[in-house]
This record gives sequence, C-alpha cells and structure tokens, in this order.
Amino acid sequence: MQQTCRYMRACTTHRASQQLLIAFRPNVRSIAPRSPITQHRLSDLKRQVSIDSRFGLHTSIQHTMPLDRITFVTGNKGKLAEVQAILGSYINIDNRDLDLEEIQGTIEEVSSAKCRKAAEILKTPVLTEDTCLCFKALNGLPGPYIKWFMKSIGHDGLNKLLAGFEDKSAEAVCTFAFSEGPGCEPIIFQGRTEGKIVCPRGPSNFGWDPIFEYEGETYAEMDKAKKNSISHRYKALEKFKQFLETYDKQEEKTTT
Ligand SMILES: O=c1[nH]c(=O)c2ncn([C@@H]3O[C@H](COP(=O)(O)OP(=O)(O)OP(=O)(O)O)[C@@H](O)[C@H]3O)c2[nH]1
Ligand SMILES: [Mg+2]
Repeated sequence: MQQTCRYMRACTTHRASQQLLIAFRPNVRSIAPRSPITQHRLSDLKRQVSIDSRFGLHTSIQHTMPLDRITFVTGNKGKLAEVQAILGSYINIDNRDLDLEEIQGTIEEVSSAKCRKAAEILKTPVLTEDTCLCFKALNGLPGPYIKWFMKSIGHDGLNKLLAGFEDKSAEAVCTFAFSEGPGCEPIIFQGRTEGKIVCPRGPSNFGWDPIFEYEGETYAEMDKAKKNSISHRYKALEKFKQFLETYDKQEEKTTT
C-alpha cells in the first residue's frame, strides 16, 4: 500500500530509502529516523514524497487535495467547543470521538501516539490533542495523567496535593498533533499558560477550569472569549494556524 505525505517526513528507518531520498533531493542533507519534524525544519522539507510501506520511498511525486477540512478526534465537548471557536474560521472541522489508547510517556509521545492511531483508523488528515496540568512543586505531575487525577480526587484533592507546598504554581500545557494520514508522522504544536492552583471558583462545566487561576481569575470565571485569547489551547492553535498558512502557500506553488 502506498501512502503520501505532503510534507516529507522520516516515516522510515530504512537506510537505503534515506539514501535514495538524498539522491533524489540532493538539498535534503539528512533525516533522523522516526524523529517528528519540528516547525523549524518544515521550510527545508516542504516537498512531496510518496512512501511505500515495503520499500520506504518512491521517487514519484503525487498531489494531495488542499487541506480544507480536518477531523479533530476527541470525545471532550469542552475541547471541541474551544477548537471550533479558535480555529473554525480557518478550516472546516469535523469531529470524531474514538476511544484511543493513551500510552504512558512524555507529553509529545502521548500526543503523537494518539494521532498516529487516529490516522490509521480514519485514513484521513487528523488532529488530536492531549492536555496536561503540571504542578511545579510536584516536578510536573500530574501532567498527562490529570484526567485520572481529576476523576479520582477532584478539585479538592488536587488542592490537597499541594497543601504541603508553598509553591502553588502550575502550567497548563496543550499539545496538538496533526497527521496527514496513515503512515505520516505527526507534527506537534504546543502551547503553555502559567497560572496557579486555587480553591474552585466559577462554573464547573469543564475539567479543572475552576481551580486554575490566571492573573487573578480562574479559567472558569473568565469570559469564554478571554480564555480563548490567553489559554494553553489558544497558544498551540496559533502555531497550527501558522502551519496551515504555510501549507496553503505550498499548495499554491505546487498547483501554479
Ligand atoms: O479545565 C480544563 N480546561 C481545559 O482547557 C482543559 N483541557 C482539557 N481538560 C481536562 O484535562 C484532562 C485531559 O485529558 P485528555 O487530554 O486525555 O482529554 P480527554 O480524554 O477528555 O479527551 P480526548 O483525549 O478524547 O481528546 C481531561 O480531564 C479534560 O477534561 C481541561 N480542563
Ligand atoms: Mg483522553
């Protein structure tokens, strides 16, 4: 089966394939096997290469459709509402709720694994997201496991975790992963907002919003539009928007 990635990325550890790619595209110097491509490298790697699951690389160039819609895979209504509010005017967003396995690992590993799996299942460009809440006094925990901490100990328990520490500071981290389809290595977009953990204030209809305070207001107390202009999710989506702009420009170049 043949897959196409519009932005070439190192989807293979096959050394011969890498050499073939370097021969085919002499200005591509080296490719780190399985390393996700950072945004800094995108400008060097904006080219389309089709990848064969058996041989690694083909030299034929194929054109994919412009990216005018994307499937955001999440079962979380709060996330979906915010993504639609922040990104909805840039791209059409479909939603699928898949029960994706969430591995243990770093934030980026958890997000990439989720995205790879979603692309394999849906066979379409997908966006996934993983949210962490990191307490400084606990060296970043609960981090990606915040969902399970919230479920088992709730707002009060999260406050009690920090009872013995003076430092109540925390960081909300949002990590989006985008894949163009099955076999295409996810690209990561991350945003972070610093705040502190407080006793719950404001409506409790979204996760830990009532206990995360940013500049005197909890996320839950804030007007939605305000949260969507300073939040961890907003900052990550700003980076994704920039990526979409680059993607569209590249599409214009390849079609003219
Ligand atoms: O108060 C909040 N403000 C936010 O901005 C926010 N974003 C996520 N969360 C919660 O943090 C956990 C992440 O876990 P998570 O990333 O695995 O999400 P999820 O399993 O609910 O959805 P998904 O994995 O299907 O996308 C879940 O409990 C989410 O409800 C938030 N809570
Ligand atoms: Mg989840």
